[in-house]
Amino acid sequence: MFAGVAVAVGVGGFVANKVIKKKSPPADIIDGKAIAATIRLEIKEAVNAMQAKYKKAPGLAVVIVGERKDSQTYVRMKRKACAEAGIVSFDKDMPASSTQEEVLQAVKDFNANPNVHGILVQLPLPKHIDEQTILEAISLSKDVDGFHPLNIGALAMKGRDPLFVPCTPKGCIELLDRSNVEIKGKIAAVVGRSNIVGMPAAMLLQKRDATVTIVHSRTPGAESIVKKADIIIAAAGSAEMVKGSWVKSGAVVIDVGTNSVDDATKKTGYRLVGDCAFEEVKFVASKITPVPGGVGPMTIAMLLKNCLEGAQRMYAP
Ligand SMILES: Nc1nc(=O)c2c([nH]1)NC[C@@H]1CN(c3ccc(C(=O)N[C@@H](CCC(=O)O)C(=O)O)cc3)C=[N+]21
Repeated sequence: MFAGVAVAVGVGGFVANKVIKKKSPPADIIDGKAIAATIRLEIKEAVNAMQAKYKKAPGLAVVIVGERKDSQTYVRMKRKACAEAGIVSFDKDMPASSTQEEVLQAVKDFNANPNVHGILVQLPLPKHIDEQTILEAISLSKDVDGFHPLNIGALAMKGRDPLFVPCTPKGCIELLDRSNVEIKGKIAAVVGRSNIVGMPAAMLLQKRDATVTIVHSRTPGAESIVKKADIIIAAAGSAEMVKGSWVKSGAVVIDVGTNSVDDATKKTGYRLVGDCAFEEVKFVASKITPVPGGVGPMTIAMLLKNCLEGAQRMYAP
């Protein structure tokens, strides 16, 4: 955080050694919004090429059950991103009272629809519906979220690759690659062990030859473990949990957190903060992603990419 700079100060022939505490310059900001925009243009070009060659567009089915405001916002963003890239979106909006059978039937219909190349069931589902049952019903070759246990299993196995990698961790790796951060041979810490981010992020880093430690809510001495890392992926879902003191000088920090905290000065009444204390960490890290505008936009770009790749596999295997 502070680089000690020793300078010799001469005062009328008297020389004293004085240490000036100097704050390091702030980290480079990894602009996820801009990188995602570039990727979305690349996808759009590939979609146009597919149209020209096969007279087919990729199709994404987005299933939402219930009226959660945050889920509706995310789903709207996903559908808009599809439209902009030339991906056809198939909308299925179901009431919160839908039965498990009805949701299962919606998935089966999309499995059977040859114009649908990807199926996304927005999570969380209402409590009376078993998420695992629904996710396992999605055809492996249309599992653009990468949440099917067989895709997750392949991700965990050495020498095997899943058909789809979950969008958020895939976006984290893409951010590192496009920011010229070497992964091979590095020490990495992943904070959080969720099925959709922490665990798959750790698997991906390990597949790229990083040495990975997963730190979670029951880890004794989490701070000292994270502090050894060259690359930190913060995905604990806990606002500003990773402090400046947790981060090694020069580390690269990818912040997956999207926590809303009350803020009376905003017209919405809240603001988004990450899992890192950004204002502290930015003076220690060499590169850091902001929240918002970091990993979030990449999640959507990777969803489009997975859908495109699913369609490409179907038409040009
Ligand atoms: N089946 C399924 N797949 C998902 O991928 C999935 C899901 N369910 N459920 C919810 C989470 C959350 N998620 C986000 C997507 C985009 C942003 C995003 O673009 N955030 C913007 C800010 C948006 C805002 O201002 O609210 C940003 O970080 O810049 C965030 C979070 C996908 N999820």
